[in-house]
Amino acid sequence: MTLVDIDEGELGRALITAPEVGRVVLTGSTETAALFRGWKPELRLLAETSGKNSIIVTPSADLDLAVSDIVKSAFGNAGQKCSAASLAILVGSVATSERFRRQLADAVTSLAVGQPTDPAVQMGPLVEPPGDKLTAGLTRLGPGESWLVEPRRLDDDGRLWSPGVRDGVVAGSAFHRIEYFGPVLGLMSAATLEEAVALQNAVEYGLTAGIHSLDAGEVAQWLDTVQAGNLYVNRPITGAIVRRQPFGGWKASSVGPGYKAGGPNALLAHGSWRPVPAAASGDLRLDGLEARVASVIEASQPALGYEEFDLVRRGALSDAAAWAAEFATARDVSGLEVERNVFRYRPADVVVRLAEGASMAELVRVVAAGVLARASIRISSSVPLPAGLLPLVQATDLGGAPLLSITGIDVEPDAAFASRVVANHPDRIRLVSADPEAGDALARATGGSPDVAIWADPVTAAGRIELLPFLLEQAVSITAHRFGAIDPRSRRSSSEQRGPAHGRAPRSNRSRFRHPIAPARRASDGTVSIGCPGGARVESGAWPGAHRRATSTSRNSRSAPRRSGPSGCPRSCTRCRSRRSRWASCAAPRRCCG
Ligand SMILES: NC(=O)c1ccc[n+]([C@@H]2O[C@H](COP(=O)([O-])OP(=O)(O)OC[C@H]3O[C@@H](n4cnc5c(N)ncnc54)[C@H](O)[C@@H]3O)[C@@H](O)[C@H]2O)c1
Ligand SMILES: N[C@@H](CCC=O)C(=O)O
Repeated sequence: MTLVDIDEGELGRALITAPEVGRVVLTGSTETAALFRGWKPELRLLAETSGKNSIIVTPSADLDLAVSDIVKSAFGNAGQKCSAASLAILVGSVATSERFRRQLADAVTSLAVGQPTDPAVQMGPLVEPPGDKLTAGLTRLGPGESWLVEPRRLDDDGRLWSPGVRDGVVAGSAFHRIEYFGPVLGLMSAATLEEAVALQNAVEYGLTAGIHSLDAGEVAQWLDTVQAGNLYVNRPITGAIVRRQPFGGWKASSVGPGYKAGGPNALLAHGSWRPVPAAASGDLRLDGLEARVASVIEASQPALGYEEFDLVRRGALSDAAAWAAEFATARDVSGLEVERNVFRYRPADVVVRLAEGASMAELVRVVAAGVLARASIRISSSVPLPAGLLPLVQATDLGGAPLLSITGIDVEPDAAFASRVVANHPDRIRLVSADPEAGDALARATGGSPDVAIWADPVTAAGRIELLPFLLEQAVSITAHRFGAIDPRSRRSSSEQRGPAHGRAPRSNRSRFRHPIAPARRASDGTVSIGCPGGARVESGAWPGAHRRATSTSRNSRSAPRRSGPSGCPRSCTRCRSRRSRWASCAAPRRCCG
């Protein structure tokens, strides 16, 4: 390792775009990630980027603790931390509580601000004088806002500011959406927890998120619905520790594969993979596979030769082993008594593409992995898929839920696919192609969009590798004590640890398509269970992850769900009237057409 301290100008650009540089690791703003990709669209960029992080406070919270944790989260490091709280979302009676506001204002104005050479100082200066954006955040109110505590400039060069709190931040406003990266906090109001989560999720980022509530049911509801990489319950939302709370965000808070720093997959982002030939096994049985996965393979069998079938089968068996060993179980490797720190996986939205000239067997192998992960999958294929797959896509289980989480199939040439990627910017693409340059070409077609993560390595039989594109990583940290005494409400529940390895393996006829681990829920004893990739979430309509309405190019009209417009959000876009399918800003309608 060599440390080179160079200018950000021409030298920086030359280093980042140099052909000898295989990957760039960035911790910085989303804008900087876009700048780097603008220079070199195919740049392999592993970036941890910006956040617009908030803490929800419900009426069942310990308000004293909530105020203390909000102040620590918002003003530690003068708010110049990617994980810092920028918003507090006050639910129900907290939103109108004079006591809460008085206490918050008191705590903020009591902070000792000054140079860090003074040991009494609690909040130091900014790293540099604020630019236009932060100046606006510190000085200009938006419509409906007022200062609960107005920030003041305390020195001549503009680096030292007292902390500020703006009240009345409204949904969709600049302060709701934009990261200012400085010592200023905004207060928002919500009638219900559901509305508060919608406000929390309505931003384009998904780095850290917090809740203060002593109601285990509320915490369970929040854990199931909040969209961020690092979740914090009844504690500050900054200060992640490597391994204990592996760090990294969702949505625009990360660029690239999104494996968390300090997590079990961090090193995998720095490698690449190729399949090695293996002898065919001589065994055709699909025993031990989940019924949904086995049904995909069986339905595809007529289109596969013996060796191709064997590849798919071996891959699916490897997936099952990797699932049991790594992905199915939410884990707390730190095992602290006073804080639960659970690392878990959640299903992602992925477009799987079979490029012209690529292997159908490899597509089936990849789709089998995605189905196991219960990812929301949209398939785009250059050739028609095996006929047996099409009815499966529309099939339901005994409870009437979709059997597979495949939201649609499009048959289209490479050029049409590339055009749709450019138009729709899906979050994740698993590209199956015989051309080793195809991933770079697709990245160039998007102009290097940081919104799109492309997995284009050759398809392997290894489940530990092939399941990754279909899963999001999440770290959950829950304070498990009250004033030093262990809090039974946050006790570890047995279902957290349960998985295929614990006797509930999802074997064909036994699980009947039911996932072995349920999403977070409150048990009768008041404990909160935290699940792994949970029940099927099938959205018909837009491409998974597509932020805009998908254009229909499917020639497979019998199998593809109707694409009359995304559904899922009860509110419509204020401009184009269409409904957003995900990251939906239900309480805060956002423009999705601009
Ligand atoms: N997600 C995370 O883990 C994380 C952690 C810390 C900060 N951040 C984010 O970073 C931002 C603030 O930090 P910052 O001011 O250091 O971010 P920045 O994006 O301005 O800079 C990040 C890095 O990129 C380099 N850089 C920027 N422009 C460059 C250029 N033209 N050529 C070469 N190098 C260039 C900088 O020197 C710095 O090392 C915030 O958005 C914050 O949320 C994210
Ligand atoms: N580990 C830090 C975030 C990393 C970037 O600043 C935290 O959790 O506050």
